[in-house]
Amino acid sequence: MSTAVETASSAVIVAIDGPSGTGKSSTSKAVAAKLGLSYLDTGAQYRAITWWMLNNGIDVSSPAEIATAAAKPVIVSGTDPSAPTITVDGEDASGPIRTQEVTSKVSAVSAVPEVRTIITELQRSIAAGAEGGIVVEGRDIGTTVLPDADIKIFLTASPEARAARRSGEVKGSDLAATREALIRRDAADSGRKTSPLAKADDAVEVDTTELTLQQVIECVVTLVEEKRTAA
Ligand SMILES: Nc1ncnc2c1ncn2[C@@H]1O[C@H](COP(=O)(O)OP(=O)(O)O)[C@@H](O)[C@H]1O
Ligand SMILES: Nc1ccn([C@H]2C[C@H](O)[C@@H](COP(=O)(O)OP(=O)(O)O)O2)c(=O)n1
Repeated sequence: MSTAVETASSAVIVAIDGPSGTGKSSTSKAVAAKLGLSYLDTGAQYRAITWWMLNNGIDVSSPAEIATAAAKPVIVSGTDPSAPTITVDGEDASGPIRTQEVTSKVSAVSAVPEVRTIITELQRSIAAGAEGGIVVEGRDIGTTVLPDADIKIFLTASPEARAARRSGEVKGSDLAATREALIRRDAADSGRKTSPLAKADDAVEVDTTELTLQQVIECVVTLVEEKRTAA
């Protein structure tokens, strides 16, 4: 499988990775909007395939069943950072992919190599088609999907900060339970054999624990602009 993604020479490719709640989605959307780039949420694609499996009677505790079904759903991602979209077989999946049921199953589905091969190819073709450049966020973008990205950022934050951010989004959620679920998902995503959650050797690590979202956005915009000026 070729990993090289050819885009127009002026097109910048930004890879933003990190665990849940570090600010990948909010930062990536804002940076893309500010710099006029496209935006791709790869976690939404893994959530979408998981949602399809759950809706279609696939036993998600069986890697073999998941592998056999992996090529069936048609997943389409819209890459406008001000209105990102995701459909599965033509149906809007943006709401249902955020349910607790999908969140609790997505690590198991995304660990299956056949799923990763299909979704990785889709991600590379979207990046290659983004003529003005793109910000791609996920877990393995800098290491596996786009190893030649112009800029790689790895966002981190303490589990406490991440759990507080996540539970702030859901009214009445239990902070301790959210923290435990995050830590479990981190372990599954970092521990899988095929392209685990990991910082690329050449990624810039940004610890967002003590930073506001605005500060993180400014930091990433500066890094991208410095890179563009140097190129
Ligand atoms: N630096 C930050 N400080 C405070 N809250 C933040 C920060 N970054 C993101 N958030 C908030 O935390 C939540 C999770 O952020 P999100 O961008 O979805 O993270 P990720 O994509 O890494 O899971 C969102 O509600 C977001 O507004
Ligand atoms: N590039 C990626 C992106 C996400 N995944 C998997 C692992 C993650 O736990 C799930 C969901 O990712 P998502 O970014 O939506 O998760 P959060 O919203 O940050 O909680 O998908 C992956 O394996 N590889």
